[in-house]
Amino acid sequence: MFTPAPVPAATTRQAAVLIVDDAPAQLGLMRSMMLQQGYQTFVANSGERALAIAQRAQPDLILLDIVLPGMDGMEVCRRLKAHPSTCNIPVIFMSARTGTEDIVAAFDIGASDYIPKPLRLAEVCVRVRAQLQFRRTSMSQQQQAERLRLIVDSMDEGLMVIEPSGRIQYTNPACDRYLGYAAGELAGSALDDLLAPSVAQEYLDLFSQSVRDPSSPNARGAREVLIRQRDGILRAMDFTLTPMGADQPLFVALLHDITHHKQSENALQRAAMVDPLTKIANRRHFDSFLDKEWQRALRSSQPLSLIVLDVDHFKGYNDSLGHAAGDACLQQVAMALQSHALRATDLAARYGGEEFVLLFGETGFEAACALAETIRSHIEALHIPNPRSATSPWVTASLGVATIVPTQLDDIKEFFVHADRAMYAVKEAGRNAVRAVKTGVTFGTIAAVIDA
Ligand SMILES: Nc1nc2c(ncn2[C@@H]2O[C@H](COP(=O)(O)OP(=O)(O)OP(=O)(O)O)[C@@H](O)[C@H]2O)c(=O)[nH]1
Repeated sequence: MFTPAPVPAATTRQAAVLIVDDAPAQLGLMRSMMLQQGYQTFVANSGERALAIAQRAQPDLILLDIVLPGMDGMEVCRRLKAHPSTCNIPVIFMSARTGTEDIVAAFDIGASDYIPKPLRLAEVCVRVRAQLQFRRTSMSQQQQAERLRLIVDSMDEGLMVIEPSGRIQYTNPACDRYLGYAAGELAGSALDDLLAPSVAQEYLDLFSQSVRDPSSPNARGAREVLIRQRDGILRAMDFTLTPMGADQPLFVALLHDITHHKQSENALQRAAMVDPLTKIANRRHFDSFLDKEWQRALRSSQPLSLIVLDVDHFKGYNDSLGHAAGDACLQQVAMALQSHALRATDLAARYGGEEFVLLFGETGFEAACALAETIRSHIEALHIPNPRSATSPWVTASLGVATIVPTQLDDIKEFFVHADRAMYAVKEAGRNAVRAVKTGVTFGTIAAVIDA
C-alpha cells in the first residue's frame, strides 16, 4: 500500500480538508491519509452534513464523492458555490463515473478537480496539495488586492485613473468627495469635463507624448489646477500625474485639495494690503494701485486725480481725549473716505498716522475738486468734537488735490508732491479747506493752484 511522505509543515499548517463519502471504509482510509499529510480533517457521510460542516468549519478544501444517499455530490457542489461563505472553497470530486459528460458537468458547476475512482492515493495527495497551494496563492493575491483597495479607499488624496484619450476610468472615494460626485459617477467622463479646455488639452498632449515615448521626462507633472466640482464651483487642487506603467497605457492623477491653503494665502495677501486700524487700504496697496492707474491713464490719456488729506490738530485731539479716542476718530474718518471711493478705479487709503490719500481714475480737475469739497464737509459733518482745535469745535481735515493727464514726460512722484504741497498750503492758510492743482506737461509746466 502507498504511504505518502508527510508534506512539510509550512505548506500544510492549518489546512483543513473535508472528506465526503458514504462508504465508511473509504472515508476512514482517506481521513488517515489526510491526517498523515498533516491536514486537519472533517468527515461527512451525506450531502446535507457536508453542507453544514462546510459552512461552520470553513475547510480549505473539500473532497467530494458524487454518489451519495439523498443529495448527491453535484447538488452539494452547486449549493456550496451558490453560498457566499463557501463559494471559494475548492471542491475535488472523487467518482467512479469517468465519462466525459460527468467530468464536464462537474467542472461546469465549479469543481476544481476530478479524481477517478478507484483512487490512487499518491494522486489524491498531489492533487490535494496542488489545490491547497493554488488556493493559498490566490488568497494572498486577493488579500493584497483587498489591502490596496483599502489604501486607495481610505486615502485623503483624490486618485483618478485616466486613459490616454482623457477618459476617466476610475476615481477613489476622496476624489468623488472633493468634487461632489457619487461613487463611480465620474467613471466614463472626460478630463475636459473637469478642467479648463486649454489645461485639459495640455494633459492630452502630454498623454500622447508619453504613449509615444514612455521614457519622456515630461510624462510626469505636478501643478496647481482649478477643477470644476459637480455644482460648477472651481476648486484649487495640486494635480500630480504619473504614467502607470501597466500593459495598457494609463495615468494616475493624485489630487490634493489646496482650497484652505489658497484661502489662507489669499487672506494673507489681503491682510498685507489693509491698514489694521482702519481696515481700508494701506500705503503699500495704494502705491501699487497708483502705479497701475498711472500706466492705464498713460495709455488712455484720461485724467487722474489724487487727494492728500490730513486731519487737523490731531495731536490736540489725542492729548485731550486719549489715544484710544484718537484711534476711533481715525476709523470714522476712514469710513467716511471709503464711502466716496466706490468705483473700481477709485481707492481710499491710510497713508500713515492721520494722513489719508484717495485716488480717482478717469476723473478730471473739476470733478476732483467737487469730490474733495464733499469729503471735507462730510468729515466736518461727522461732528466729532475736537476741544483743542483752533479751527472748529469738530474734527476737520485739510485736503490737497492734484489732477494730471500723465505723459511719458511726467513723473509719478512729482504728481504726489503737488497734491501734498496743496494740502500743506491749506494748513498754512488756516486748515479745513481744499486746494487743488492741475499739474503735468498737458496742463502746462506751471501748476495752477485753485482754491476750491
Ligand atoms: N490715536 C492715534 N494717533 C495717531 C496715530 N497716528 C498718528 N497719530 C497722532 O497724530 C498726531 C499728528 O500730529 P501732528 O503731525 O503734530 O499734526 P496735527 O496735530 O494734526 O496738526 P496739523 O496737522 O498741523 O493740523 C500725533 O500726535 C500722532 O501721535 C494713530 O494711529 N492713532
